[in-house]
Amino acid sequence: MAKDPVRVLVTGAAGQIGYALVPMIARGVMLGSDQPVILHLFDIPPAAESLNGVKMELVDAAFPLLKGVVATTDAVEACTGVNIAVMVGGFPRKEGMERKDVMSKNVSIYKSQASALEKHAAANCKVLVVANPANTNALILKEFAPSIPEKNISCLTRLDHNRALGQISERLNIQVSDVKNVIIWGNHSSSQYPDVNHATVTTPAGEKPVRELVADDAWLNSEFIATVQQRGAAIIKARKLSSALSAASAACDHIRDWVLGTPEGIWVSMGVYSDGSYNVPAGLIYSFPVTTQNGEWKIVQGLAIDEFSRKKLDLTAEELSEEKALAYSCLS
Ligand SMILES: NC(=O)C1=CN([C@@H]2O[C@H](COP(=O)(O)OP(=O)(O)OC[C@H]3O[C@@H](n4cnc5c(N)ncnc54)[C@H](O)[C@@H]3O)[C@@H](O)[C@H]2O)C=CC1
Ligand SMILES: O=C([O-])CC(=O)C(=O)O
Repeated sequence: MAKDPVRVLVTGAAGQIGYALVPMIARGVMLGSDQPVILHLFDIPPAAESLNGVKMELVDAAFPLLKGVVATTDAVEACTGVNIAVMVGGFPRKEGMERKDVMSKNVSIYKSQASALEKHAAANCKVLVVANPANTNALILKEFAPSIPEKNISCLTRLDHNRALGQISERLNIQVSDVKNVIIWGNHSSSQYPDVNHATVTTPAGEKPVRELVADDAWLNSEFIATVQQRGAAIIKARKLSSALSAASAACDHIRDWVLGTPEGIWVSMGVYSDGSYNVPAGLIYSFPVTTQNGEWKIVQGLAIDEFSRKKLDLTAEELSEEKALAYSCLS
């Protein structure tokens, strides 16, 4: 029997990531090739015409899984009945703006969209925040949607995770699908810590540690980390636009694994509400290694953290605590 359609909200749907993301969802990349979807596309009034153009293209693409499109600039209509919310819309930093100005705009956006989701989304709606500052936007959303369980609110660091896999595969000249269990710790910013200490490669001789195969700790501890941390900026420099294709793909990976589960022996990185694991302060949205099963994520426990890593975990936590304080100062 055909499955009932799942309603997926994409905010900022007239933007770059939105344009790359919605056809992926309509094709089944996010929820599977047997899962019908109804897309809810939301953007602000100045983008209404462009949003309608995206809707027209979705109709024209005749996706068999796509059972309906709601394109609207009304937050209540956009959020009504949604099972999954991918929050891509936000206020970008513009020339001459201070961090606090950008934070203040996004705090007010995420505060009001949190309320719309809380009141109108389906029970057990899963939320993924993509828009920067992604971790702190997710935290604000959590604060202002207290009836949405905190385990249902996350932010995207899967793009950074995938970038780390990509860098290792390029360095070793191997298939990216043979590399697993890198970790992104912390913030989706240049303070994040891409960690390969537990990552392995599948070889004809079995699983081998990435560190052993790369055999260049100096590269792994400096250039590799900096490349992953700075990759977003490098793409913006090259394209003059942000990384829409890979961000959209990573958003699909994030939701797919969350809903359908991670394969045995594989973990992924998700920004989730910290519970004090690995001595990360509780109450931040922080990226951890997680496994997922039956629609729930669980932080991978018991990984050894060496002194080098400890400093990096703490540094990115400090930045998130500062962002949190800044966000709260914008509320008063
Ligand atoms: N977490 C991650 O891995 C990544 C995050 N990003 C972030 O994703 C966001 C979107 O990036 P792009 O699509 O390239 O930007 P974009 O500027 O092309 O699109 C943003 C869209 O959001 C809309 N928007 C503005 N205010 C809104 C509001 N209050 N409610 C709903 N929509 C609103 C705009 O009208 C626009 O259509 C940015 O914040 C970017 O920094 C980008 C790449 C990776
Ligand atoms: O800063 C941006 O908009 C781009 C970004 O987050 C990324 O590519 O990781």
